[in-house]
Amino acid sequence: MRWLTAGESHGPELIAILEGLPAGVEITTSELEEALRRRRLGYGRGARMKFEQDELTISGGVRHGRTLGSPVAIRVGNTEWPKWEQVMAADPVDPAVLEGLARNAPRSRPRPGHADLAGMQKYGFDDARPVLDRASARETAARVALGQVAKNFLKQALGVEIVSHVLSIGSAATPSIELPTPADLARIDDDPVRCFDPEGSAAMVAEIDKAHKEGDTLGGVVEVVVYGLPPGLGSYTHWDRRLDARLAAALMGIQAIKGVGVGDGFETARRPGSRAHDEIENTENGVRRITNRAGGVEGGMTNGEPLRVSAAMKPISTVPRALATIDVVTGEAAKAHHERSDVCAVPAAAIVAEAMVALVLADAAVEKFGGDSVEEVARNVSGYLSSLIIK
Ligand SMILES: Cc1cc2nc3c(=O)[nH]c(=O)nc-3n(C[C@H](O)[C@H](O)[C@H](O)COP(=O)(O)O)c2cc1C
Ligand SMILES: C=C(O[C@@H]1CC(C(=O)O)=C[C@@H](OP(=O)(O)O)[C@H]1O)C(=O)O
Repeated sequence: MRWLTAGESHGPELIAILEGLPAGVEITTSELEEALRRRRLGYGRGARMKFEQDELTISGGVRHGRTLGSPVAIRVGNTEWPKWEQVMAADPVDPAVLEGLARNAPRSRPRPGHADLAGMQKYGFDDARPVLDRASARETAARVALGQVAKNFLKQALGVEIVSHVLSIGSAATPSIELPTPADLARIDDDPVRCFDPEGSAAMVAEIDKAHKEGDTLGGVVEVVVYGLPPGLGSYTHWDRRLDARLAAALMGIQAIKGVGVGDGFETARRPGSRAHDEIENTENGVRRITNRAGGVEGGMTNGEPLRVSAAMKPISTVPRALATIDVVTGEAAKAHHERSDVCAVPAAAIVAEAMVALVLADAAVEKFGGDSVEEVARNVSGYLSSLIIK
């Protein structure tokens, strides 16, 4: 499977294409709209999330609510485009028209922590606008739309379900060690910070309020949990076939994600082997691990236990109490650009992480089971499971 997105944050639309998905995956515009709505939620997001709307169109690869096996193309239009058209238009606009438009002012004071400065150096711009407009996480709307298609495929062909939640924001963490299940998803979706635990949620909201008051921003850690995966997705045979490597790359590919953990992640490195691994037992329902510290992946392959991956997001780099930088035009010391921005986008990052995990798993499932239709993949999955030597 392959997937691509195009489009700028303040452009007319984002375009997303997913190629290699079997035919017969049921998908509706309203499911995609709901996925995009979930991505816009979360306490601490900026004003833009309230007034801007995603306008969704499926423009290829789906007929009568089912995928055709051809590339799925999705357009996510931006209702704010008319306000940006003169600044962003593909054709040169009369400079006299642009003059006086505040949003046209060159961004010459790069924000530490954003793509601005390195992007200007790399592509030869003296204005950060063209850099920030593509580096922006607005692009993740396109990934979330594709991720929903991948999720539907995983559910319909393999019975797989995906849950995400927030483990911490700033220094506030959930005290819960329970793993959320698909039955908890509606409650997590309703929580302002996607926290499974009410006490943890209140602490995270308070932390965001404090940062907001102090003109500061926050990051945090999210976790994605996947139920129903068969053993054997991914492989130990080569580095780039390892599922954990593929998941890590996909999660690190989300804007502002700076670390990825599989299972108990870095905590595992601090334990002795006797308390780091998951002992194996036979039950009447087949072989299983007594614990799941590995997060459902051993040797770069799923092992049949729930998959658990976490991702650490750095604080938003557009800090209201603006950080020191330079003006690249004058070379003088300056304060970094700041207008509106999110104080914290960790809950939204969890939704994006769900989408990235879904895309990687759908790819690994198509690779393992083959098949050109959902029915064929499902038959192959069932043949594989019933022929397992060790069940
Ligand atoms: C959902 C989401 C929303 C974000 N919102 C903002 C924002 O409002 N302001 C900001 O400066 N960065 C925001 N970021 C982070 C930047 O996109 C990111 O820091 C930037 O692209 C630089 O990439 P890097 O952080 O991976 O180095 C957001 C990231 C995500 C995932
Ligand atoms: C638009 C979205 O997120 C944007 C991501 C983002 C960034 O720098 O990543 C910066 C902000 O945009 P602006 O700088 O225009 O206020 C966020 O609102 C979105 O998620 O749909």
